[in-house]
Amino acid sequence: MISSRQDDGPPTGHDGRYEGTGRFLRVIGLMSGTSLDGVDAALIETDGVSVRYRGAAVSLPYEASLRERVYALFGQAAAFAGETLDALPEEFRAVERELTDAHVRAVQQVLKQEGTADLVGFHGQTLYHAPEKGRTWQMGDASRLSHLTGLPVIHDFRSADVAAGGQGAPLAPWYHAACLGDMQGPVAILNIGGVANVTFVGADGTILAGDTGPGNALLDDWALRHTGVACDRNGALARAGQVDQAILAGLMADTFFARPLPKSLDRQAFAMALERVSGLGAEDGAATLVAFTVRSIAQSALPEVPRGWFVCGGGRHNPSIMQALSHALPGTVAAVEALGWNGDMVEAECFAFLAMRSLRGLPLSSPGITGAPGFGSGGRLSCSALVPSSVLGGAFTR
Ligand SMILES: Nc1ncnc2c1ncn2[C@@H]1O[C@H](COP(=O)(O)OP(=O)(O)OP(=O)(O)O)[C@@H](O)[C@H]1O
Ligand SMILES: CC(=O)N[C@H]1[C@@H]2OC[C@@H](O2)[C@@H](O)[C@@H]1O[C@H](C)C(=O)O
Repeated sequence: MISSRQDDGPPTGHDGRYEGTGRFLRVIGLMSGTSLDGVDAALIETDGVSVRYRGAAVSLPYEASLRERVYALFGQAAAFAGETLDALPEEFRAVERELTDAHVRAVQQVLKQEGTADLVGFHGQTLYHAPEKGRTWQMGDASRLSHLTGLPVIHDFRSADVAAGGQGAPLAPWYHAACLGDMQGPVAILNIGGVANVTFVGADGTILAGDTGPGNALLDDWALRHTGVACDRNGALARAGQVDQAILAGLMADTFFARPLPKSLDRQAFAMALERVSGLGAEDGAATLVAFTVRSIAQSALPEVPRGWFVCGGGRHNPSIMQALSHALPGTVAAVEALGWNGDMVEAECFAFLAMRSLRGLPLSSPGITGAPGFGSGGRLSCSALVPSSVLGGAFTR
């Protein structure tokens, strides 16, 4: 378990070597996930291998109008993936500015509580993810963020992995594994955000990871359509409904579920599920979408049966999802708070951790996590501010 400050002995890297340097930076991680609910920001002190301090954390919800504008870009994103900022239609550039400024406000709020930081890890808003086409797009203007916060920014965490033949996602397993420390496997960490992903750590420490299928995104879209609120708050709709087993079986027949881990998904990959349930009432549709999320997690082929499943991300706040998971999975199912983690901030903390790994050239890619053919680093540095050499000096030492 990692607590606020700790010294649990030397953490090890992917190949078992100690990679820590004792040079810890104060890094703010920023995550705006596929749920489109807003920006999470968290400061940690890390050397990219372990965490010695967890500080302020804030969540800034998106305005409904920004959420709608980002949503509208999903449909057009494929056509513009890979274009430079200048070549994008004005609406993309305007949304990018607004998104970036929401992230600037999140950094400022953390700085107000923490006083100082050295570095920012900026995930950006995923608009499009198609590793098989060599494309993944996290929208956000790192140079503007750096200029407006006065901090160096690491961004574009996924492209190098995709270019190397990996899935570009998930990346959180690096952080999950670091936080699990010496905890004996087999154990699984489940993140239920817009999309759901699993990190499996075996009895021998082997890490295997991947996206399992939809998380909350379909349910959010369904709830918005039926109730005007973009979330089935506390699972109320799903609890009152019946699962349509025929529709569920049809959804589970998709070839994605037969593929082994590692694998990854675009948020909109299963948007057709909303059409499949469109003839159902609000409650039955919600129950069927919850069952889709849970069945796809239960069917993700892991090499051993985990003795515990620990859940982070917004899905753990939905009792309909958590109850269905407890029925469907062997072993204990609990929120990651049982491990002493903050389940709402794991991803924001993760992108602070990965920013430090990137700065140090440590791997973000691995065969078991992203399906890349080897281990490689990733992320890009954008620095529109003058910063002390104690922060970036190491990055430029030859
Ligand atoms: N009380 C609640 N009841 C039901 N669902 C909830 C509740 N609180 C949060 N959620 C769900 O959690 C979602 C937000 O989860 P989270 O912040 O983990 O998503 P994210 O960071 O966008 O995801 P991703 O992991 O895909 O990047 C909301 O959209 C909603 O579906
Ligand atoms: C392309 C992309 O943004 N993927 C996200 C998404 O949200 C959950 C799941 O799909 C995961 O693969 C990933 O995010 C987390 C933070 C990850 O990389 O581990």
